[in-house]
Amino acid sequence: MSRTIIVSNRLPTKAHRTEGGLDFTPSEGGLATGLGSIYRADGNIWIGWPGLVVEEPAEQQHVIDQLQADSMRPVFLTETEIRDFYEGFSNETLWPTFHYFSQYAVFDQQQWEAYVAVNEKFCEAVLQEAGPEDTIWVHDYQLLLLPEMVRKARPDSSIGFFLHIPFPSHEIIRAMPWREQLLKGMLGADLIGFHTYGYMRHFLSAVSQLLGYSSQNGMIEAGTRSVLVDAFPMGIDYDKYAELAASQAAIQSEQTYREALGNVRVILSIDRLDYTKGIAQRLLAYELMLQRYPEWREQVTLFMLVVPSRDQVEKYKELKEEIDELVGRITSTYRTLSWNPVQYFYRSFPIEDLAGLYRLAEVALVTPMRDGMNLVAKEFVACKGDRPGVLILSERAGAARELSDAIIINPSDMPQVAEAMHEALIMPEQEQRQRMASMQALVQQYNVHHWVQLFMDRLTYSKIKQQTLATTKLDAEVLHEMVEKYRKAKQRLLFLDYDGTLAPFTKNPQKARPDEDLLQLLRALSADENNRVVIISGRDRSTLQEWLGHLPLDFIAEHGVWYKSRDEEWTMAQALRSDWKLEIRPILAMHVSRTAGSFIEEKDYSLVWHYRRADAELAAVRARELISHLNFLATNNDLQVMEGNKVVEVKSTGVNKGVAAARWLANYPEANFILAMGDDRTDEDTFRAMPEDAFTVKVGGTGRSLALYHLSTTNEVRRTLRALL
Ligand SMILES: O=P(O)(O)OC[C@H]1O[C@H](O[C@H]2O[C@H](CO)[C@@H](O)[C@H](O)[C@H]2O)[C@H](O)[C@@H](O)[C@@H]1O
Ligand SMILES: O=c1ccn([C@@H]2O[C@H](COP(=O)(O)OP(=O)(O)O)[C@@H](O)[C@H]2O)c(=O)[nH]1
Ligand SMILES: [Mg+2]
Repeated sequence: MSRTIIVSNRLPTKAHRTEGGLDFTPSEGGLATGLGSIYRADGNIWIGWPGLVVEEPAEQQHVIDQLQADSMRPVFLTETEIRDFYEGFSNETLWPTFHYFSQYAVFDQQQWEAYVAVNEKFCEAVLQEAGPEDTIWVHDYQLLLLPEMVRKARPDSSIGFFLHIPFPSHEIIRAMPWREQLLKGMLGADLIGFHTYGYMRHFLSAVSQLLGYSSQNGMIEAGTRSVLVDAFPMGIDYDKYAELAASQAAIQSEQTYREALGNVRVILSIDRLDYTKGIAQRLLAYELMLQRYPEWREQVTLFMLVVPSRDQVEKYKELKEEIDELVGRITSTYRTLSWNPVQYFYRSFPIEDLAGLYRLAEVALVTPMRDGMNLVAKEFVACKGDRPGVLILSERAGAARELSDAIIINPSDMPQVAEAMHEALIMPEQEQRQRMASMQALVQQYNVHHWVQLFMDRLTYSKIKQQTLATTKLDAEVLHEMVEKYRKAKQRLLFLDYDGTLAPFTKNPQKARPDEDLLQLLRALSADENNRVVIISGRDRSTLQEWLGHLPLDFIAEHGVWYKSRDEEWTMAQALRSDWKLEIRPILAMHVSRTAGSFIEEKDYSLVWHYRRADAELAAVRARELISHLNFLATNNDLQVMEGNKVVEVKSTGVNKGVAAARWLANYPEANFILAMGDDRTDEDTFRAMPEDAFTVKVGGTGRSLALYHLSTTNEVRRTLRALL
């Protein structure tokens, strides 16, 4: 049976040293709490670090035994590894960078090397545990290199990767050394998931601009593999929290807090100690609220739970001091003998107490500067049951993309946050209930089970998609079958692309004239009265006319703008506009001036930027920039941006070789031998339009295509066509 092997830096259980030996408790943090309750099914296991340095072999064995009983497999990290891999590269380089705190990021070669080495250590553990049938699901930023490492050892395995933190703009990513290695590490997976479409878009543009890989519908062409990317906003175990909140333990805990706090309104704040969570800014906003609305003094308290986290990292130590100071200042300024403006706890609470607090609080204040998702917001909603309550949520938490019935704020706008607190405290109960109910419906439906299911379904889809893109070599056996079918057929259609298929590429496209050998071949093919030979090309019609017009061929030019039947004149398939050229031409011209050797080709209804002659590396980057710029303009102008072999082409939507080929096919319902050959992206549209029994042949490249077969060179194409004669 196939299992899922979950791999993350931290296990959902952590070991502690106590006087009596080792103790085991649940881990904090969204990844562990979110997935912790469901991975155990179906023989799945979880591989990760147990949160403590354990070096003594007997003690390690004890940890292994304890965790094994709960389907976990520990990876032990040494003190040095914790310093350089966990506190170092993971939390002083990647964490700040990915959360837009680049000014905090440390770039240290030794830490990078530790990161590589620990990822390898995890890889060994995975290879020991996972069988060939198992699905491997890697989690989060501490293990960005792991998918590629596992892929190298197990090329066919099914590997998913999910990033729990934001993926920032490529401008931020490009500032990092090792950026290519990190991106390629992730691309070892078959599916890469993010919490939001925003993060996903950033990833696609980073991969495009930094590695030169293009994508379509979330499928990245990463060298010889394709990798699917998608957004999966993580949910929580809704029923677990709802039930917990209704339990005696939670009700009891709520009562205890209520009695201790007296009759004040409670604003709740829960996070790990982290500068991304905006804890200090939140305190300042609360202070501002008390200044602006003195009527709330002695009427409200901020119940602030800060869970210790990464406390050996310098920036976290500094933050702890800052928070202590702020709490001290606010308390000493505003407190009275019977009232505390802030109830501040620096420790972690058992889950029943958290549920009690979620029940108790009138307002939850979740105001991170950046947060991948933020599960606390969702837990608050799930625990509220049919009682009122208001969520104030930062627009920079992933959760804000879903919880639009919260009061959404900009966490840097202190006055806005202060006003939001006031607004929440005076919000009519009816409105609170309405907003809460609609958020509950969402959090309940998109729960963590749903999340896992969606991810796994997409992983399966990615595998299937990869299969359909695999082609087989057009070898002697296939050729034999092809020739047989050709001989028997009475009506044959041959769709032949020109550049890269019939003729090899030249530095200057005007030099790719057909040679005598090719002309002879086409003459012979079209001489057979059972054949219609269609040159289906992106080239302009006058060039095709000049080079091949004297032969009895059919033509589809400019990817389908123009048609010509053997004995007829050129006609246009549909009315098109070209006035958009005025706007687009200067953009291409600017790219020409920035990229030596590139040039513009102008056709009747399209503009093309050619970069074959430019410096390959520079041009690849420029091409990505141009595509992203053009795509931005294209949608509003009914234009499409097509990528060919070392060309970027802009033309009207609705024009492509697939539409053109389909139109042609409709004219020949009797055709019983159909062949389509092509080499680039635009030929994929032709392949897609072909009936199932057609011979479709991709020429060159990695051989990955919608076509059934592949050939390597234009010479092989000609040899194949000659074999038919
Ligand atoms: O393992 P730690 O260093 O103690 O840190 C705890 C975890 O924090 C991060 O959680 C993230 O995942 C949540 C669920 O997807 C998400 O809601 C939140 O926004 C993220 O910050 C981190 O990503 C985990 O790897 C850590 O284990
Ligand atoms: O004392 C505590 C306080 C919080 N949490 C949990 O820690 C998680 C925090 O996840 P979130 O996604 O909000 O942020 P992260 O810490 O992962 O960045 C939530 O499930 C909380 O219930 C916990 O286990 N113990
Ligand atoms: Mg071509």
